[in-house]
Amino acid sequence: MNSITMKAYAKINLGLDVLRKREDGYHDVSMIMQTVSLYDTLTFRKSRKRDITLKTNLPYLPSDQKNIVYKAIELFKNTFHISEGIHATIYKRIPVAAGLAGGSSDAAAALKGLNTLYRTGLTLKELMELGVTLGADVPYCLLMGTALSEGIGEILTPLGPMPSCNILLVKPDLNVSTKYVYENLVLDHTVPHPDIPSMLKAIEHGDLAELIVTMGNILETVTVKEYPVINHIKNDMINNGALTSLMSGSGPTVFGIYDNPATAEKAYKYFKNSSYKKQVFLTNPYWPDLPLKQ
Ligand SMILES: C[C@](O)(CO)[C@H](O)COP(=O)(O)OP(=O)(O)OC[C@H]1O[C@@H](n2ccc(N)nc2=O)[C@H](O)[C@@H]1O
Ligand SMILES: Nc1ncnc2c1ncn2[C@@H]1O[C@H](COP(=O)(O)OP(=O)(O)OP(=O)(O)O)[C@@H](O)[C@H]1O
Repeated sequence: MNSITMKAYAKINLGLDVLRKREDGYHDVSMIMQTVSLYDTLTFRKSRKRDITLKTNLPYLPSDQKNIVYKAIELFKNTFHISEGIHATIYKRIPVAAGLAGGSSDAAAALKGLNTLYRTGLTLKELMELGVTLGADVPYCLLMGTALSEGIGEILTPLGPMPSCNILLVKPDLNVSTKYVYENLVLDHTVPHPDIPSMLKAIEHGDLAELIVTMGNILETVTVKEYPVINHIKNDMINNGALTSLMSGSGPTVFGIYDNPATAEKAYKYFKNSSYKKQVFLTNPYWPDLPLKQ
């Protein structure tokens, strides 16, 4: 085998709570994650040259060491002392700096793909241990599906599955830095924490109505204050039939949950005709066919 093609799926946070700031600057979190059906496509090819080369369809995305896929390939090559070069292509559909873990998912696809291409036999746990050195969301992007994410994001418990529904994604035209959002989060008694234990129960019951009333994202307290347009989109989604609507991750993407495909399609068309048109996606919850070897 000389090359491999991988799909890298986006995630949303059905629930996101931050418990405390740690000594190392990171935060302990308690999050409920869900993979959605929007994906980037990546190809990895062995090359005779010794270096790593990258090509993407987005001119503004770095194609050097700054790209997280470059970092993932470098990490893999160093771990297994691979001297041969690797050429990667990335076709991005997941909006960048959106709160959808696009970069983290690309990095996870790189580690998973190279593990298959070079037959290095790393288990899911070993891939996750490598992955967390690239970013806190990378271990989850290796696991995928419905999951509870704790620690900084590396302690994962598979859940679910979440009840079936349609998920509409709308990204306003602004880029949000995850680091900025965490650094500006105030964790005092005035900040309402989402009820993650109740969400876990709702998922266990397979009850969408019970789930949607418990969903929440504490990072909205930072990002929405800075960008009120996020609240406008949330309200617009509710007015267009969403059962609930929330910001994903550190933002700015807003997602809406729909239990009726016709209503979801109508809302999709509404947003497609708005100023956000290029950054509107109608998706579903997604689960990998074959989980990786544990
Ligand atoms: C917001 C989320 O996307 C929700 O899933 C994640 O918590 C962030 O995951 P990520 O983007 O993979 O995060 P990283 O690339 O590792 O970190 C970016 C920055 O976010 C902050 N960060 C991230 C994760 C975490 N548990 N605590 C943090 O404080 C740190 O300041 C870090 O410098
Ligand atoms: N392969 C990649 N895809 C997307 N962004 C990348 C990639 N490599 C590097 N980046 C850079 O990483 C930054 C964050 O992009 P990304 O799309 O991963 O954010 P995100 O969706 O907010 O992630 P998260 O939800 O994990 O916080 C951007 O500034 C982008 O330039």
